[in-house]
Amino acid sequence: MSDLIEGYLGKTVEGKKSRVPAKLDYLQSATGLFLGLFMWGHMFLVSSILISKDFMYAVTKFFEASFIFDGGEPIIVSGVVLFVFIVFITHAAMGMRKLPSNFKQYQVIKAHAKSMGHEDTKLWFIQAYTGFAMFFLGSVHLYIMMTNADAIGPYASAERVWSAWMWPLYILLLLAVELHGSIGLYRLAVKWGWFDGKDPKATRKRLKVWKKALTWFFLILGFATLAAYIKIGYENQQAGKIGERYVPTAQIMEYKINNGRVA
Ligand code: HEM
Ligand code: HEM
Repeated sequence: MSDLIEGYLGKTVEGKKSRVPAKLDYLQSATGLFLGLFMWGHMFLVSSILISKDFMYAVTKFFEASFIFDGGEPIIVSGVVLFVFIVFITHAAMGMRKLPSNFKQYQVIKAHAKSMGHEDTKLWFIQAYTGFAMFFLGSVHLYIMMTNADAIGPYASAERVWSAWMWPLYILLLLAVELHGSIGLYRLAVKWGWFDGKDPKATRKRLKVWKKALTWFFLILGFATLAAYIKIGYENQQAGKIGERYVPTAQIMEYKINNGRVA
């Protein structure tokens, strides 16, 4: 009954307002924090290809728990992606509450931002645009990872990036997620006063420097990684090696030794 009255009047009979919006904000921050930190790990893991194909192969097999199951179990990766996907959808649902839903609202926010002339308000716009873009870009990537977890590896990933045309999507997703994630983490630190210390103004300045540095670092790492997959994908396509899976050097050596080809 009290829900019904608040629904009509915006307040309960006791004159109180629901605490649900505050809880939803908290959920948004928690899911944002999880995703932001997850992405740091993700970018390092995916960039293992920059060290070598063998190293990327080893990382892939590690996440398939090959130390327990012989040859690895990709279903474990599918399960992890499903979990991340659920967090992603929850965060996006919470984010939707902040996006303007018609032109009038957009106009009001825009005019407000202009009159404030504050840089952090401009950052919010970037978060809204990049968040919107990720509804589509992020969902495509996560769904493919979840259903094709057995096709992650030095050759299979490169083939998807180049021959299966994922590279244009990855360029856009990389830009969106790096801008959105760094701004988001910066906003979280400011909102919850994590590193405030004695002089919050000086801290905010320092946090901004960190935000900028992290954005550039992960963008450069991401583009270098993407270039490495594109190169392998292109070379394999030219060599007619579509569908071929990478065989690690150690396995080739073992085969050669067992067949007496190496003394
Ligand atoms: C469909 C995808 C997404 C949408 C629609 C979305 C939307 C939003 C919006 C609108 C905000 C601003 C909230 C506010 O002003 O209070 C936000 C905050 C945030 N987002 Fe996202 N986001 C998405 C995906 C992601 C991803 C993949 C990451 C990981 C890097 C991420 C990390 C963050 C962080 C750390 C915050 C700050 C949380 C806060 O201020 O409470 N988001 N998101
Ligand atoms: C558990 C979840 C995830 C897994 C297992 C995963 C796995 C991968 C893999 C294996 C690649 C290499 C290319 C390929 O094989 O197609 C990749 C690339 C990429 N992923 Fe994810 N991913 C996950 C979640 C996410 C999320 C949530 C985002 C952002 C919203 C994201 C953004 C990207 C981007 C931008 C690339 C391009 C590579 C680069 O620029 O460095 N991924 N991911």
